[in-house]
Amino acid sequence: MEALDYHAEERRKAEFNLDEMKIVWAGSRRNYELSDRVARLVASDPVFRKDNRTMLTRKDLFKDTLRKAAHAWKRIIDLRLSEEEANMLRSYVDQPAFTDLHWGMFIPAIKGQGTSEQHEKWLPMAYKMQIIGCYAQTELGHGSNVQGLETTATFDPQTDEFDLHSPTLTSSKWWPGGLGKVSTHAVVYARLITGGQDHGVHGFIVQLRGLDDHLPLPGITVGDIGMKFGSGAYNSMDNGLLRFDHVRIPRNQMLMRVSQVTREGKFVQSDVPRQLVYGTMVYVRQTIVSDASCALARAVCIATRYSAVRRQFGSQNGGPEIQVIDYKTQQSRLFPLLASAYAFRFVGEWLKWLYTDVTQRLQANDFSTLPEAHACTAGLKSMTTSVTADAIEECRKLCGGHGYLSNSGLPELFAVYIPTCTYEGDNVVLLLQVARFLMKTVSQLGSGKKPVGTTAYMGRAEHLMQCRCEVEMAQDWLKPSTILEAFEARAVRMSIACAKSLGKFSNPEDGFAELSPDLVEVAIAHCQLIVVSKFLEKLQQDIPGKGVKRQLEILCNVYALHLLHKHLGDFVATGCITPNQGALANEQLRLLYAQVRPNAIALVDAFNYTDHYLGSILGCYDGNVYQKLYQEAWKDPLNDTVVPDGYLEYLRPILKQHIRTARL
Ligand SMILES: CCCCCCCCCCCCCCCCC/C=C/C(=O)SCCNC(=O)CCNC(=O)[C@H](O)C(C)(C)COP(=O)(O)OP(=O)(O)OC[C@H]1O[C@@H](n2cnc3c(N)ncnc32)[C@H](O)[C@@H]1OP(=O)(O)O
Ligand SMILES: Cc1cc2nc3c(=O)[nH]c(=O)nc-3n(C[C@H](O)[C@H](O)[C@H](O)COP(=O)(O)OP(=O)(O)OC[C@H]3O[C@@H](n4cnc5c(N)ncnc54)[C@H](O)[C@@H]3O)c2cc1C
Repeated sequence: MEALDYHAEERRKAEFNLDEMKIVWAGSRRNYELSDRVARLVASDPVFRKDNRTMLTRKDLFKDTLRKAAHAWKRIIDLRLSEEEANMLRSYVDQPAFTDLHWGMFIPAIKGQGTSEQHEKWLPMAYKMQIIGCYAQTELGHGSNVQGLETTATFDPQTDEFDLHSPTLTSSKWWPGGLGKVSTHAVVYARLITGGQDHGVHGFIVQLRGLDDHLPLPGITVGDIGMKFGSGAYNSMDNGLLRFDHVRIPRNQMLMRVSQVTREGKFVQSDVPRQLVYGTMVYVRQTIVSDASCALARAVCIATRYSAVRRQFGSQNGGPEIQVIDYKTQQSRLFPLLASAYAFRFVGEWLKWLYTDVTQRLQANDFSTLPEAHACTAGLKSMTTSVTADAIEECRKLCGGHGYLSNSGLPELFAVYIPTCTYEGDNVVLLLQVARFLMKTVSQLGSGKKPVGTTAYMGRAEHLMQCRCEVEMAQDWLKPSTILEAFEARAVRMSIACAKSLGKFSNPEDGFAELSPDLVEVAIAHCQLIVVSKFLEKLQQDIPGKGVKRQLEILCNVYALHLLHKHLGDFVATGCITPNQGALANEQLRLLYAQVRPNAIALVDAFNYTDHYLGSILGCYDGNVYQKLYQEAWKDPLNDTVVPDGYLEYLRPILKQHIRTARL
């Protein structure tokens, strides 16, 4: 007998070819097929079960993580999975683990900052997981201010070694994932000191634990920093603390692509910019943008499917009540998030291209695009994670009371996701980096240096400063050039206004500090423009499949116009549009929501998430929400007994006392 599909009617309403949309979402047919196969592999494996995760104690959760990581590694070896498939498998296992840092930061740090000899020595061991590494940069006293780190690595020419030391309490390494209980090695960031001179922060490969007994090596104190936000969630990760008491490592364990220390202790700075020491962060920030689209898509998939099942009010003549997805308020909260998931997917694709391009240039000693790559990764990481974190919480509210249940999947998704706003760079700190880059670009406008890449629009500042939006009717807002020009004009006008205000300060740094809240807004406007423009560029491509391109055009317009509506103050205050044109944009937005509505379920089906990965009763594919909620409630350990533990000690005496009091 065929299983019931509560969404069948919704699925029939779709006006586009779902299979083709799945391919667009995955990036290519090949990606789709790989990802689909790996997702099913994980979903069907009982070791990767995760429905009881939030009930586990920290110790049990951690052991479960080790078990899953070991099993994943076995599957990767047995099935001879490629690096790409292995990464997919780990992400579908969906449990933060030391392996994220080993593959995601330790190996990339060695690859990006090590010499070819260092690659030859360390990478084969790391690829085979004969050593496991983490990325130990942040300290108790400093995270954002990397130049303020205190751990020292002092060169001793007598022994040809570095002496690693934690001189203060605040110099203790604090937060690195995988450090607390697992890593045998770390790339440690410390101040390099030679001949009494401080050369700033550099990376060093340091062994932390014995490869036979896993005990900390002499001079090393290491442990876990304790429970974090939420149940389950990021508590599967052993974020750690680490102190060095004059630990000795050989000279060749300093990562020496950017600078070198010779046998005599001479510090040599190569032609490579020192910012390359920060290269791993650029790499990870880029991956975080793609991950944001996945997390957002996941929350939106849950909220959309549940909104189509849930009914409240409006029954007529005993008929069914209204599906909550049909309420305009629900649509105006949900559909922009759906559109944002697609928007972040496409900007993530583009950012991956940008990162690959900058990496190839760096290999050829062309460092010209590094500042832009830094600004784009920093800004987009910041913008997409902040939006996604807020969106997950909004999706929880969109699911009403049931969204607050752990088995909706949303509380844990929120708890696991929100630190992305902090790690790999606090989002405000990163936006200020973007603002610096923009202010520098504006200051060079008169110099004849033509802005390129994502700031090319600033080269048309003269036009953008005085252009007038030509929208007269709501449908005029559907013209891509109209949308793009409005976003460009707003970004350039906000940038130039801030640059002018900065010019009033005698000390530019004082001005930057004073105006930093405005500068953050400027950076956000610029990042929103990037996302809108990359979505529009995507639509220039040949996109096959009945109705697929049309749906993407609708989503792109929803994305742009909801931002315009949300930031109307900026657009009107800078004179880019009139209040009436703002009202027309809102009118058009309502019409667009009506066009999204029949396609909503199919648009989230296109993410191709398995029920295992979604981990949500409210978001399950068949929509059989109530029966599953009811069954699940009985599985809670509190329901193992009819009368709860503690009744005799604590409840009964109160109840009896109540009876005695009543009798008095
Ligand atoms: C091999 C296979 C791989 C498989 C992959 C496996 C898949 C796994 C997926 C990946 C999963 C990853 C795991 C996710 C878990 C992450 C856990 C978290 C980890 C961490 O948090 S690590 C620690 C991160 N820390 C930070 O981000 C600190 C933030 N602070 C900074 O970045 C900097 O200090 C700063 C940018 C805020 C300021 O730096 P500083 O004071 O030194 O610099 P200035 O302001 O003076 O700027 C000097 C100039 O340098 C430029 N700059 C700064 N940063 C960079 C950079 N990164 N790149 C290029 N250029 C940079 C500035 O713009 C300045 O330029 P100017 O021209 O002089 O103005
Ligand atoms: C779950 C998790 C995992 C992590 N994993 C790792 C890891 O594997 N390896 C590692 O090395 N680190 C790791 N970290 C550390 C992380 O990178 C830092 O916490 C992060 O970079 C933020 O730095 P901070 O904690 O010093 O924040 P702070 O800089 O102290 O931020 C506190 C507040 O000050 C504000 N602020 C700071 N500077 C400025 C400024 N210049 N202007 C305006 N406002 C400012 C911030 O916006 C924020 O509101 C992890 C952190 C978390 C939460």
